[in-house]
Amino acid sequence: RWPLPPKFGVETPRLAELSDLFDSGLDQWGVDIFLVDELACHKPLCAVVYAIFEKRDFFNKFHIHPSVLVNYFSQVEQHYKQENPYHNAIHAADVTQSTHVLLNAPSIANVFTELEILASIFACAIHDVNHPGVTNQFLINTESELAIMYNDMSVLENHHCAVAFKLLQEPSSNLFASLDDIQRRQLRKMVIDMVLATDMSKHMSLLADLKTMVETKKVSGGCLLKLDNYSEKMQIMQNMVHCADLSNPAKPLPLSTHWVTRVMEEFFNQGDREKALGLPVSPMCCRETANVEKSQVSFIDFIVHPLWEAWTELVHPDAEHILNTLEQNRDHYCELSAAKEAESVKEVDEEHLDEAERQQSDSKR
Ligand SMILES: COc1ccc(C2=NN(C(C)C)C(=O)[C@@H]3CC=CC[C@H]23)cc1C#CC(=O)NCc1ccccc1
Ligand SMILES: [Mg+2]
Ligand SMILES: [Zn+2]
Repeated sequence: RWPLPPKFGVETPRLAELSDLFDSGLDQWGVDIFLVDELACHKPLCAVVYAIFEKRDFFNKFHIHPSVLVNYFSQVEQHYKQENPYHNAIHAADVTQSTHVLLNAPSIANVFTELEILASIFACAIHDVNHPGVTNQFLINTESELAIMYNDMSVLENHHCAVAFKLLQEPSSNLFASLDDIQRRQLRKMVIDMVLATDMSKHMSLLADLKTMVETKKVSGGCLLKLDNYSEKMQIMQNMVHCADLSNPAKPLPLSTHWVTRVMEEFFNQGDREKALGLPVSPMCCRETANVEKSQVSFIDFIVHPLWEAWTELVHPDAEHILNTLEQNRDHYCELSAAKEAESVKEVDEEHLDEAERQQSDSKR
């Protein structure tokens, strides 16, 4: 009924390079998502989702016409604010591609149905859509329209879901038109459950559940996941997407440092706005005082490493290389932070020396 859209849904003069990059990198942990953004003429999300749907044969399995996919994800991509240094379509493409790789772990092969895999990929692609570039706390503190709309509860994450499903109602974008009502209702519930679980305030309870599951897995003789009920399966899917959302520090160092620069820029912009509004500046959001390397080490030690340690145990031995990269990167930031510390101590010492010399010369006069 519709003409075929351009390959990967993007008009680009560098299609051959993009195609090659997907051939070698789509299934790899650490593909250069910033290069994808460049080759795809700044439509990385459309390109990545199209490539994954093709690789997983979703067009045939769910009777989705490529142009409907392109119509829908072009809309979604446009609703990611490209002026956000961090929460933009590149981050969405990154989380989607990362989850695509995590789903390929041999130890969870045959655990998820095709519909569950579709729901996971879709949830990642839309999980931050229309992000305003500030935290839930900022929206709550400023009594923003969104916070009022969602009564301060997972404000951003509710908004991302609502925007994504609203865009689905456009007839030319109806991705799931060929699913039956039961499947469509199941998919909608799974996507909402996963996206709401990306709210960092859910992190500790999500991790606790994952650890419990790892413990029981050990007890049941290591055979992974005879998962028969929805809530156990959903816990795994929520943690998988959450891992992908927190995967920046576990990627090859150049990618990891690029993401730190971007997220700190977004935090600092928020800090600037808080200062301008006379609000207390959130921790890590103050340009003047933030020690980026030190806070990345604490982010890894308190949040990212505990999660990836649990995930690595759950899918043992498939994620060992990811945990190793995370630990190497952590040590790198630690060294940087120590060097910076030493540098600033040296400066202080020199200042003290200068001061002492000044006083000495004064006392001679
Ligand atoms: C690539 O680095 C990052 C990537 C992402 C985030 C995110 N933080 N949070 C919360 C934890 C503030 C979010 O809710 C964001 C939205 C959802 C998931 C995680 C997001 C923080 C950093 C960082 C950092 C960093 O170096 N110091 C700042 C920092 C240090 C310790 C603890 C938090 C932040
Ligand atoms: Mg989010
Ligand atoms: Zn995210």
